[in-house]
Amino acid sequence: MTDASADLLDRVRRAARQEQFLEVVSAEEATRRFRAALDLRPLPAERVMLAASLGRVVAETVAAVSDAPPFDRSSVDGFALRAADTAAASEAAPLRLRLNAEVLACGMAPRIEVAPGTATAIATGGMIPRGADAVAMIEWTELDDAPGGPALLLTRAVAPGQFIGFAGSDIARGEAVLRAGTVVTSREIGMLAAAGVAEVPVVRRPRVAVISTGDELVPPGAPLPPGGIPDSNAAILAAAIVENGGEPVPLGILRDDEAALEATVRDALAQADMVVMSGGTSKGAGDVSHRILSRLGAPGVLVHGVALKPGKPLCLCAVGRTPLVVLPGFPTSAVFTFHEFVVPVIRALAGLPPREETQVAATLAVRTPSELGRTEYVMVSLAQAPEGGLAAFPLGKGSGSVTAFSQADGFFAIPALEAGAEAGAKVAVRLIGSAARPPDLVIIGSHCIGLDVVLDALAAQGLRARTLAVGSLGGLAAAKRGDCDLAPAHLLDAATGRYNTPFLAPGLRLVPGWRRLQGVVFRPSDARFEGLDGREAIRRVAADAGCLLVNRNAGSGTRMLLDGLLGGARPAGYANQPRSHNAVAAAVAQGRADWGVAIASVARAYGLGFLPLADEVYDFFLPETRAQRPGVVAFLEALRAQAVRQRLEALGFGPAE
Ligand SMILES: Nc1nc2c(c(=O)[nH]1)N[C@H]1C(S)=C(S)[C@@H](COP(=O)(O)OP(=O)(O)OC[C@H]3O[C@@H](n4cnc5c(N)ncnc54)[C@H](O)[C@@H]3O)O[C@H]1N2
Ligand code: MOO
Repeated sequence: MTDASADLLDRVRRAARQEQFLEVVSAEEATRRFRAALDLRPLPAERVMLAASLGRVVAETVAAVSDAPPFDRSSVDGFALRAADTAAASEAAPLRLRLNAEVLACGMAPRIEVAPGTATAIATGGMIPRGADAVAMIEWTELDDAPGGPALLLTRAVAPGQFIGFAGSDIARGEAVLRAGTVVTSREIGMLAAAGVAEVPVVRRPRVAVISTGDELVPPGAPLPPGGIPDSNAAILAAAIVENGGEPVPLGILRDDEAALEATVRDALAQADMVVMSGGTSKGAGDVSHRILSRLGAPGVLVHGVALKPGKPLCLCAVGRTPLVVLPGFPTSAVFTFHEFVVPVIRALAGLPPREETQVAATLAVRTPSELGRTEYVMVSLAQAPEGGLAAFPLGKGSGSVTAFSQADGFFAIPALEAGAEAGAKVAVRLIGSAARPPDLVIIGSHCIGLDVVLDALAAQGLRARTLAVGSLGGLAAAKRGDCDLAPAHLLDAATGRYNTPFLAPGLRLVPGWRRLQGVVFRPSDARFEGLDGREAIRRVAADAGCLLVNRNAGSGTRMLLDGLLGGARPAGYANQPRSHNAVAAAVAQGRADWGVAIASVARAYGLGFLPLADEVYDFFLPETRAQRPGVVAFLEALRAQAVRQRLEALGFGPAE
């Protein structure tokens, strides 16, 4: 073996994932072991200023420092007097009371006692003077400037205590205003302020160190080198830590360097109440982070490998009583296991109750296969089902997706011993976040960036649409089942050369959309395409084994167009079949393929050369039963709106005929 090939083999061995999980356990067993190793009592209290207590958890009973109100005060504008004087007062025989020589505005301390037969003018909120035991409203009186000095004529009897708010009647000094465990909102802050509390004892927020590992990761927004991936895990974890009462301590991205990783993890353990890492956990016992974990201190690794999907490679550890978790790198797996296993611990340390969970019943729209031996959690979108109730559509994006968890309304479980769930099955969907409101419009079919223009216009009216990109044929099938409101499609019928209309079925109508230009895309520097017409280019490069195609998935309109043009030829790269125009453009732009077919607007966005092939028609199948729904009516209006049409044209989408 040459040195070079020995080196290559060595590198492959090191990079290879050897499935060396300690022992794959159930989610329940993982939770049990993790909790047993930890101290889950709320962290000790700290005192914060009133304004800083918003969102914090009260650590111990807070007692009122002062009464509210702090003194007896008038609740009307009028006159403080002695009720006993007024018993005989009436409209017919008004009672004359001498006015004392002060007017009690708010914030004034009274100087003159209200003696029998006298009254003192007082404002709402004014302090009740000594001697007075009631207040008469100004409306019941008339002033009388008699020779004996200013007097008051009162036309009604007043009851003792009338219109007086007594000291401590709202909050009594020493009374408990808040108890431990209360989350401080603006309402609690108002009470504390009234009770004279300037500082609040709150549970210290658990500090959670966040570390991402992976040579490919770059901070969000930084330029992406070839193979680079934005570190989205650290961002979503930090925000979720805040949402659950913790304080994130971001420690950045670490490369696969054992010494540096160990130093950072030790530093994290020293300054945080908990450490959350992501990435590199499925590589097993030979992996860097795993080797480090085993020497940080007892009890060490508690669980490595959980029988669930997403999340199998999850690793739960404790160093002393400090939890340390290594989440799978895949974003959906990372955030899902974070919410299942880590959030309850953060909330317990933060003194927060477990999150409330809402479950709704739904009907599964399509058959969903799953892996035997692992409980599989399927992320779904919910929509109104045609027969009433809710329909659940699996997002079908897999553990590597960054959007599946963020865009799902919820998820349901397929038990470990089942190989899938059938279409029509009743499933219990656990809702994520507050996405309980079903969308106003469900669109299933082919995706086009032009669609975003129409949906933007709907969003401006407060209407929410849910789109699932499953290709033109998948959308047509959903429309026939009545599972969606609209199914965008660009289906070419080879026999007639016409788009979409030949595919109409009973119960469906076709709404004209727009035209878009499909063409061959290639790198502008590639001379093999220079000066050719689209069809001519396909004939030539299809026969060139060195010119790699990136195809499209079966069922997509673009694939049908290309297959028609290829007339049975199978050029090199034919088996590479991504699901979108963007994936085709990215493969060509990055040199993983040399040509493909995509729409002009996408070619332009990727700076690719473009040879027009067909001016295709992108329309919408609409089930008649859905035509009157307000979301559909609004969509059809938006589609015709002048402003929408102008934006579509600016993007290169022409009017439908
Ligand atoms: N042969 C096997 N391959 C894989 C197995 C297996 O058992 N045998 N397990 C699979 C499962 S399940 C999962 S989940 C993933 C998890 O792998 P790792 O935890 O080792 O994660 P990485 O390999 O480091 O990364 C996976 C993937 O996620 C991206 N990533 C990582 N960190 C971040 C981040 N902070 N932000 C955004 N994206 C991140 C990374 O670039 C990779 O694409 O392994 C399967 N494979
Ligand atoms: O368990 Mo992994 O999280 O399936 O993708």
